Amino acid sequence: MTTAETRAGALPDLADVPARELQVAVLGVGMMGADHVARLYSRISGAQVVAVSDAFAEKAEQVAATVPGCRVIGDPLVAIADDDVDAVLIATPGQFHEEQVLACIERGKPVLCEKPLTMEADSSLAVVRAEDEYAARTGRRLVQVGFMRRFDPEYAELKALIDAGGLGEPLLVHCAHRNAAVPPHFTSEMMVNDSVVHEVDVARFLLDEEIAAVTVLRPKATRHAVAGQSDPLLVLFETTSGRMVDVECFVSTGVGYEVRTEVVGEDGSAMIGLDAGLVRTSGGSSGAARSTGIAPDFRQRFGRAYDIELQRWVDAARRGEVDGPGAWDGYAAQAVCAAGVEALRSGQRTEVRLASREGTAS
Ligand SMILES: NC(=O)c1ccc[n+]([C@@H]2O[C@H](COP(=O)([O-])OP(=O)(O)OC[C@H]3O[C@@H](n4cnc5c(N)ncnc54)[C@H](O)[C@@H]3O)[C@@H](O)[C@H]2O)c1
Ligand SMILES: O[C@H]1[C@H](O)[C@@H](O)[C@H](O)[C@@H](O)[C@H]1O
Repeated sequence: MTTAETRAGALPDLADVPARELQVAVLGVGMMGADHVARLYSRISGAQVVAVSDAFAEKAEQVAATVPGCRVIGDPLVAIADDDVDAVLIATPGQFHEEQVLACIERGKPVLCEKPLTMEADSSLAVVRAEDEYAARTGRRLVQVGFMRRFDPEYAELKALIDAGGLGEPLLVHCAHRNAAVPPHFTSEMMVNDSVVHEVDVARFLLDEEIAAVTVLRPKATRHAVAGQSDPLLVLFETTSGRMVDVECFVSTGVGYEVRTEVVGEDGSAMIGLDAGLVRTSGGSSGAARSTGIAPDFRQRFGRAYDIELQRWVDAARRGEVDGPGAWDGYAAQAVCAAGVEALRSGQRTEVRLASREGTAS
């Protein structure tokens, strides 16, 4: 397919892609983007980083220099449109995701977008609808959202245990999300949108149902909290069938990156995140926790999850498929976070407003 045909609105044929390695452009090469470039270059097969784009040209040059044959393209939209780019990984700040993901859909290019899909539920829904429209024409989906925990071996094991009925009906989920520290601009709203959003996806993934309401409590704040921030927060999700998920979100612990999830079912419970593998207590037996080593941040704790996430994204994109959380998952998470921010401000239990999923298969 020529550039002219693509610009004229014809759709690129992804069936052409598998013959060669997936040519990837990475947009935003700060902490996550640079990490993903290194990962794609050194640990992921079937892909090549052919272009990077960053608002800071110097940073883009530095990162491009680490990958043979990688070009810097100043304008991210030009990178998306480039004929040599088959697929796009977006690791720019969240406020740029909407425009960049929509441009990928318009060009028919598979995209892995770091969370959040977009900054508001409405704009995430617009992405869902744009992808639906593309899928109706082509039979293909394009959007994956960077909820990497679904690829973490411990979360995958926990999900498999639940799905196999190993805990009976899951009734409760307890989550802890602790960061050592956050930058000074990190507000309580950002704790919901940037941090709790991972627990929203975990809850939806493990329980396989939507979240219907959110309540946010503000316990006494740590003296280490960023000025004006309520840290920690306690967040409660209620699912549509009445199951409950509590989340401790504490982003200035000074300790390290601690992410724990415990699922309590009718016939047992299981916990992950102790650096001891999955610890299961059911039928009177309890796994013994080894002494724990706490990761400093998400790049260590979820390094393996990012590897698996990217390898599966590359493999699926080469087949013209999406094999991970899609646009709907990104939208649903934003809708819950919007209710969460409302609940944080009002102190009231807040219902989640979710659009109809009709016609959306992702
Ligand atoms: N999945 C995870 O665990 C995880 C962890 C951290 C961050 N994230 C997400 O990854 C994304 C990036 O976060 P980060 O921590 O790497 O941020 P960062 O600030 O370190 O990097 C962002 C980069 O994007 C560049 N940039 C800004 N505007 C741009 C634009 N319009 N076009 C191109 N480049 C632009 C900046 O210069 C910077 O280099 C965010 O969406 C964040 O929520 C996900
Ligand atoms: O953007 C980051 C990232 O998503 C991490 O995974 C999370 O633990 C942090 O709290 C958040 O600030």
